[in-house]
Amino acid sequence: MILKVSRVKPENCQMFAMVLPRNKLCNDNAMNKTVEVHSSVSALVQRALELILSKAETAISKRGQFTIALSGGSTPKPLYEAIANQKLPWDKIHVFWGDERYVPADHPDSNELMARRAWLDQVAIPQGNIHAIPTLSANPEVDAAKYNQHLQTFFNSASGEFPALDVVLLGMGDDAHTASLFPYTEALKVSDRLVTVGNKDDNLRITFTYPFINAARSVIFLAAGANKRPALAQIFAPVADDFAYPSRLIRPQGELYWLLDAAAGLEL
Ligand SMILES: O=C(O)[C@H](O)[C@@H](O)[C@H](O)[C@H](O)COP(=O)(O)O
Repeated sequence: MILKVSRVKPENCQMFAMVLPRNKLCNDNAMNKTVEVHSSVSALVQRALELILSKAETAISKRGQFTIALSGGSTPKPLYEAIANQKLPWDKIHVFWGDERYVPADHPDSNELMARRAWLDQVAIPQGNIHAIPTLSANPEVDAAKYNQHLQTFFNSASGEFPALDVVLLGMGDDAHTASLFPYTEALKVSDRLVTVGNKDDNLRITFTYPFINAARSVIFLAAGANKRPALAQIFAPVADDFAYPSRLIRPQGELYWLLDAAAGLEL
């Protein structure tokens, strides 16, 4: 069950704020933002599934393929399991990751491992369509550059260009980080490439940069749990520090969806 929906476009953002002065969902910089509050995590997952299936159908009929970047975290796992139960043209679906912990692909912390177990190992997707983040060179800078190059080759894009993924799926931590863009870290300043090195408490990671995420046709955030409320209040505030709350940097050229459960979103 959906409990609340807010749609904000830049031109009516001002009006929206006047009609609902206490509503903090109006972010002047959002291009085309929809915030939905769902009654439960399973309702949120069902909605994310519907959105992804619809974006995949459109992308495949228009461009012959669907490109999606995955996130880690616990919320997307049932979504990946639900996608695995669909009958889809797997050979036309290309899977990337928005970020990865700097561990081998068989490590329990690996975002790739979670998605392979929940989804990719369960379906007949060609291995060549699985574009995992490399983590084995012992130098995250080298692996970030490799993934950057891999993406440029896949999208046939030049250095400095930001190609559009069809969907970038994102989680958000209770510190407002997304992908591996953590508060007050150097990765937040990187805007000249697709991929860089992220840093969580001195543990290095690999992450999409915010301009690459912002180039996507659709960005879908999944956020569940009452612990996300303070961060969400800052992310949706008209004015706050983007460096303190990195999810604020996500202002895609395409559509932005925030899918929240009631615990995260009802009091916003
Ligand atoms: O690598 C990480 O630090 C986590 O994977 C993180 O980025 C995650 O996506 C969010 O913290 C949301 O996690 P939940 O879905 O478990 O709330």
